[in-house]
Amino acid sequence: MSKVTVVGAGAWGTALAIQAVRAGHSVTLVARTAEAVAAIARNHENGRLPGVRLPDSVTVMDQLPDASDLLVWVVPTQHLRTSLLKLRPPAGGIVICAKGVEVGTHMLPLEVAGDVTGDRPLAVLSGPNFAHEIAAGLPAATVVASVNADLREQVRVAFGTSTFRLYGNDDPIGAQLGGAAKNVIAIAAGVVIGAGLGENARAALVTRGLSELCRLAVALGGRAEAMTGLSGLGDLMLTCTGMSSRNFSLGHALGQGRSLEAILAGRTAVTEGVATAAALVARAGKVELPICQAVAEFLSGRKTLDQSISELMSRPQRDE
Ligand SMILES: NC(=O)c1ccc[n+]([C@@H]2O[C@H](COP(=O)([O-])OP(=O)(O)OC[C@H]3O[C@@H](n4cnc5c(N)ncnc54)[C@H](O)[C@@H]3O)[C@@H](O)[C@H]2O)c1
Ligand SMILES: O=P(O)(O)OC[C@H](O)CO
Repeated sequence: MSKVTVVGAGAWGTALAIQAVRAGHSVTLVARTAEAVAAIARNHENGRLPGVRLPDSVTVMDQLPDASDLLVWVVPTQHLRTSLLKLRPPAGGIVICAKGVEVGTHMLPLEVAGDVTGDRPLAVLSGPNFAHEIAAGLPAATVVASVNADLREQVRVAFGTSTFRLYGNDDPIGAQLGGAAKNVIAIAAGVVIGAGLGENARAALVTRGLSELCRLAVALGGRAEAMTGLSGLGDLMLTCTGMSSRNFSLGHALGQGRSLEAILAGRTAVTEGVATAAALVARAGKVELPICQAVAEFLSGRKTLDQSISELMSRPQRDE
């Protein structure tokens, strides 16, 4: 049994804490505020993952415990930096679970973590994993990517059970880009379905979106194969097909004509693709990402839906 500390008591952090208990570990869940800690203690559940009882063995607190064997950071991308600066993790490996690109710096999550905490072993956990299904113990698989093989193994032991399989690889850039870009493509897929453009259009969009992911991964030092694995294609399949995805459902509402402001005002859970779209396109530089760019322009209000669709459909035709 090892001491696993999960930082970030959102839906995913709570599900991962439950999964680490299932894997036989001693688990601490770190929430952002004392009020959040008190509410979880009072209700034995986290409002961000309603209907799921948190095991009594999970210690909930608003700061890091004195000792951890593994730190797992499950804070949304745009708050990753401030949370690391606030909690100042001690030396040792960290697993980052955010899926996005930081606004302003255009850094990937592991780059943000390295920037704040210095040279240390880092890993990314990313794959097709809805928090409520993992919390319920339904079968699933994911990717742990790190250039540090010892840390990969530690993460496998921390979370692996007969219902949750972890596949390792040494391509953290590919895994992070897959996780970030699928959120943007999922918004586009939601728009397509919400606007009534049809299943053919969604299939074409997701497939061409996968091409964008492959191009981007190779250009930024990752591998195209990562994009056809769980953290690329796997997560695209999950989030581009149903309303359980916050990114897809946001796109769906946009496609039906609702405003971004109204949609965001009605939700407290993070929808990573919204901030990530423009940051990802900026990070891509000269790499062609027409779908991600169309999403960024549409979200910013610079283009209407009709303009975006017309531009995507009138691009020069070429070999696949
Ligand atoms: N929910 C899922 O099914 C799921 C699955 C895989 C990956 N992810 C990824 O995990 C990350 C977290 O998502 P989530 O679903 O748990 O989010 P959530 O919307 O459920 O909760 C967000 C959490 O972030 C915390 N937070 C907000 N601002 C903060 C700050 N400044 N400092 C510290 N914490 C802050 C909130 O208190 C809350 O606990 C995202 O990058 C998401 O893409 C989510
Ligand atoms: O609900 P979404 O769109 O944030 O997706 C959650 C996870 O990333 C799915 O793997």
